[in-house]
Amino acid sequence: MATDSWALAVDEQEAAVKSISNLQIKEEKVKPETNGVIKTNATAEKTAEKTDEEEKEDRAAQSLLNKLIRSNLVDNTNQVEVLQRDPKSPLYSVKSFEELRLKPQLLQGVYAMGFNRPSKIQENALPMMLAEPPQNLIAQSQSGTGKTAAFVLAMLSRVEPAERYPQCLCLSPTYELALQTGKVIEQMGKFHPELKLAYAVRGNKLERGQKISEQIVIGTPGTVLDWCSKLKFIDPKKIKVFVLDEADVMIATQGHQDQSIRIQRMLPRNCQMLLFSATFEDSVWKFAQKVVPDPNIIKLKREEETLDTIKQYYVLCNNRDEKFQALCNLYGAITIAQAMIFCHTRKTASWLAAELSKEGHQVALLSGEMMVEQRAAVIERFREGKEKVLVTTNVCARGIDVEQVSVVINFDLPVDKDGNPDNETYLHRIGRTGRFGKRGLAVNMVDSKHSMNILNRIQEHFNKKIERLDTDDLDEIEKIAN
Ligand SMILES: Nc1ncnc2c1ncn2[C@@H]1O[C@H](COP(=O)(O)OP(=O)(O)OP(=O)(O)O)[C@@H](O)[C@H]1O
Repeated sequence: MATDSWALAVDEQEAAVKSISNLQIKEEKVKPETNGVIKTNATAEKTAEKTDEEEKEDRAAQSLLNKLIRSNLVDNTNQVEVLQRDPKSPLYSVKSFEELRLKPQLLQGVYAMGFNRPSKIQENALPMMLAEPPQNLIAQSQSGTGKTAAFVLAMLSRVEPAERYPQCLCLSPTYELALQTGKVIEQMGKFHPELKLAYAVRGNKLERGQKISEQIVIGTPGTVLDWCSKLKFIDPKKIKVFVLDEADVMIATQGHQDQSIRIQRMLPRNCQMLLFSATFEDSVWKFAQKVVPDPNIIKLKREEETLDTIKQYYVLCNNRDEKFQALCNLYGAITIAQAMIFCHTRKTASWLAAELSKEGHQVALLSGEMMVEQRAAVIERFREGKEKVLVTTNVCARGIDVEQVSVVINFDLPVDKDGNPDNETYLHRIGRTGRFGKRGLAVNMVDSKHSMNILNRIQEHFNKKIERLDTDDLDEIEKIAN
């Protein structure tokens, strides 16, 4: 492909971006509450020179990205762990939505969304959330397992549509994430036309002294706190269900933890408190216990990643150009399937994508300077198989699940900020290629004594041999492709 076809491919990617950009609702009025979640072109330019390792990971952006690209439940074969507040009470689980005795309009909404049966976490969480008297819940499971759908269903079944005041309050870490949850509420509640939703996000200015009539309020902690206390748009004493979503993302933002706790303190004792998180590190757990008294606890462990079903190789080179040449030699073999190529910096990723394009290969580039919606569009195209190869950086691709990828190339080995091997990232990048019984292939490019040392330490860490591959030997390449 010549340089202009590279430009054409970029144009095509940008066109795809425009078609999905429906996040602009009320944009003239509402600005994101946290900086840097959606990057403007100006800030993108300023940070373009930074390496991704220098850049702070933005959990809210990752979470939004996952939501934008996801269309299905994430597979998980682990057992759900349930810890009941009262261990003597019977443990209910449901295999169908009918068993929940939902209001007919709500059941209709669930089916209209294409849900046939509850997801794994919903099987246990829904009966608990809908029980009488209401019970509190802390639930943890990875992104995409059905948590949002579950708490939206709980809010919608408890709300009294005829009453015109806020009854359910949901906290989200950012404006964009609030909007995504809002969409689920609107979809699931669409057969309840009298049900209304308000967004408590910065920039959504109401007149002083006004009381809001919407039954469900979803917003970011700072604005919700203002609306409940200083501005008194909401009477917190009338809230029946309080949801704190994405607790792990929430506490990563300064101030959100305190604001959330202050809101929670204003709610009545009998208000149902629900907290959700994709991860459960100590800090999240401590926060959860402060916000949710007497909870039931549900956990669904992440599907384990393993290197057992992966063939791992390394290629010895002397410099970047040799690495590129080796990659070109391998190209035919790796593009039998879909491949992801990881680089250390944005600069290398852009260079590599452009060089591969010059060689006539059609590749997609996923880079940190793109806006979240642009990134989502690139991944979407890759998932659809429009491009077979995705070049990216580590930070940018963290947490992205593209199931059909079975080849991973580490153009640069993953290292942490001190230059030591980043074993966790290595496993996470490569482990996913061999999921669901599939065989995966990983090729590591080594171009110095230092990177050989990193590779050796990775081998030792996992106690798994990484074999040498000679990319000039066609028979060897043939071997890895089969
Ligand atoms: N019971 C179900 N049957 C089929 N699809 C479902 C079901 N529940 C949820 N989904 C779909 O699965 C996807 C993931 O669900 P959901 O967003 O609720 O997960 P989540 O755990 O909240 O993820 P996140 O942590 O990113 O918010 C969505 O596309 C949703 O519409």
